[in-house]
Amino acid sequence: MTITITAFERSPDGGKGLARDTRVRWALEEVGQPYEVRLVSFQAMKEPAHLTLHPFGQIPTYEEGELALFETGAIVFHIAERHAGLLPDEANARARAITWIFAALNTVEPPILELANAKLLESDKPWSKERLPVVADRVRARLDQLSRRLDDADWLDGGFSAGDLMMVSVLLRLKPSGILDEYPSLAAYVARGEARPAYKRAFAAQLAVNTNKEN
Ligand SMILES: N[C@@H](CCC(=O)N[C@@H](CSCc1ccc([N+](=O)[O-])cc1)C(=O)NCC(=O)O)C(=O)O
Repeated sequence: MTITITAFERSPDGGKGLARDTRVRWALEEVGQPYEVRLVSFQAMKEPAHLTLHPFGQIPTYEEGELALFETGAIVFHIAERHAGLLPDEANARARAITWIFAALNTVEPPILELANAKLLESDKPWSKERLPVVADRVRARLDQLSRRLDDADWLDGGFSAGDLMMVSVLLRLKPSGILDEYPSLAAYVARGEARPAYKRAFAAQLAVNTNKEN
């Protein structure tokens, strides 16, 4: 059955891979599943047709026959469960890889999003200068812990998994801040993810959407 995902008609970052459809594209490329993309405008995302798919009016969504999903964690897990290549076969290793999906989204991503939003939405507030370093240090605290756990390994737990795909995707959001470069082992970990042929195909596909728009 055809897989269809939704993505920004025009991504605010100009297609630099920060929009979350990139994670789903990456997962589909890793397991070799072809997919279609329905591009949606900011306005269309808030209209009934899309809200039926995504109650919060966001992208990405995932459709396959009767199934419609939202939330990149759920979509990546669904893909990883049904196609080989993103989760180990051994039960305990599989459970640990799934743990890292949740850790990426629930523990590492929140302070990173708080920093991004603080910069984007609070820079004009009188208390912004005082608050920003506090928020940035919360990110550093998590990166300290993560880099200690990763140590000199290539991936978080054995071979590359959906847990690494999600963790690298979350850390990529930090690149513009420069904080990732303070942790060379994590910067190298992210670079290993970006060097994967599947990631390159996913990145190029979402960039092409935005590049074509500018032509
Ligand atoms: N928890 C959801 C979050 C989905 C989400 O945040 N979607 C964003 C796009 S990816 C987040 C994003 C957007 C833009 C950039 N950028 O740098 O341009 C980076 C990330 C969205 O639809 N935003 C529009 C809205 O909420 O109205 C998930 O993981 O799927």
